[in-house]
Amino acid sequence: MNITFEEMKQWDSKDELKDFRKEFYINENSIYLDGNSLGLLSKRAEQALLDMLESWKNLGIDGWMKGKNPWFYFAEKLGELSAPLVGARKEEVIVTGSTTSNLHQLLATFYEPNGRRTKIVADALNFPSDIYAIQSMLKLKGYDPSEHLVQVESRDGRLIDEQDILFSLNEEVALLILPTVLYRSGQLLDIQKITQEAHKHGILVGWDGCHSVGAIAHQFHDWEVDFAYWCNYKYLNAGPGGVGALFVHEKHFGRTPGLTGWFGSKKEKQFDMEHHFTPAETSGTYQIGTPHIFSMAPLLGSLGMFDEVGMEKIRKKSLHQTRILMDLIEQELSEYHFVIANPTEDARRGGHVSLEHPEAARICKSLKEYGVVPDFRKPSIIRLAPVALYTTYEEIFQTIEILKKIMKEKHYEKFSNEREVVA
Ligand SMILES: Cc1ncc(COP(=O)(O)O)c(C=O)c1O
Ligand SMILES: Nc1c(O)cccc1C(=O)C[C@H](N)C(=O)O
Repeated sequence: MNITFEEMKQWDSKDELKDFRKEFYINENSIYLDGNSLGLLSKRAEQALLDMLESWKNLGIDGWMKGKNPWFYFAEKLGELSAPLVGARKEEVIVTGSTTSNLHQLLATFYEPNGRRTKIVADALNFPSDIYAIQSMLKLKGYDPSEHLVQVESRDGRLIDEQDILFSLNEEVALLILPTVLYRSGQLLDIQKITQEAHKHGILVGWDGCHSVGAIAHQFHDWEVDFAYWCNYKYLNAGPGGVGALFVHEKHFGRTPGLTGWFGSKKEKQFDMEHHFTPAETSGTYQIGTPHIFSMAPLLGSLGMFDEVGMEKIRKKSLHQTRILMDLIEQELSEYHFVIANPTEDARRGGHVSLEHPEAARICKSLKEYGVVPDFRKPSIIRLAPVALYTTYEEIFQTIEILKKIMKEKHYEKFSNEREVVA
């Protein structure tokens, strides 16, 4: 089996999503494989932002209740449009906050230490911001994180063994917080199974969906996930600092949020300005202050595309593209000591390929000089993310050709093997 450029061209011509690429601002002199960190701008997202500026221009304060998308209901509207991506009821999702601030909110709400049940289990490979949030919540509640945060270790520094997660669950654990897809190795955890097992021990489960929402379909409602939170600026292309989202299962509706603010009020009550908080009866209650309308607007345009395509086709193409990328790595780069760090089975990998190499930091710099945009994660990972809505098969082939040239000519040696400030 030898993968050829001709074959790539054929895949591109047969690609049922190919027209979506035309909707994005693509630099044709560059190959963008960093959509798992910051997705590209689409014309629809741009237009949605311009429309919001128009509302402000023409309506002033009346923009809250008038115009194409009244600001007062915008977070709920975006929540409803996001719900199919994660398999949620429309009231279960709200677009608000950031990944980290939403985790703070959800911990403040769902971490209820009681008797011996005081611990939070997380994994040792999660994104640092999640761990900082857990540590700070434990401290706020008077618990020492070194005792009450249990981090499931990795056996190989890349992956987390699901059995090890399950072994860590017992009657001392109040909450389990995990990423759906690990940000470095791209490992996809079995969300349904882990959630079910945790529930058997009376543990609530929260999922960080940053590296899966928009790349992989979920069924958070049916899987009885207690809560989840994610950003919209990666696979969902809502722009730098784009507002994030959270899911709370409807079985938990009626709880008072740990952190309250007037935008979490029942809509009809909010402007009564009472000093008694009347919570919204949906996930909308987890909002705190005034929504960041201009940082939410691009998501509206972007979600239109996801609605047209559906997650199934996106995941299918993503799996196919990452499979071809892995096959090409094996075919073309076998002599250069790369290790594919992500699990290779479809059911266990996310949307990016994770390539390990001792010279990773400078290989990334070299790729960028040749117009390929990957990213680097310490200590030695190159992440390559083909994005179903805009990456072509030709680009995948060209990336590997460029990488081969860099390795053959040792082009990377002209750079230092250290990360950039923003890697
Ligand atoms: C898995 C994961 N969790 C948390 C974060 C932090 O997100 P934010 O900076 O939007 O709070 C990120 C990305 O930055 C991430 O990838
Ligand atoms: N959130 C980011 C940022 O503000 C600047 C640069 C990158 C990011 C990222 O999203 C990094 C990303 N979460 C990661 O998986 O590493």
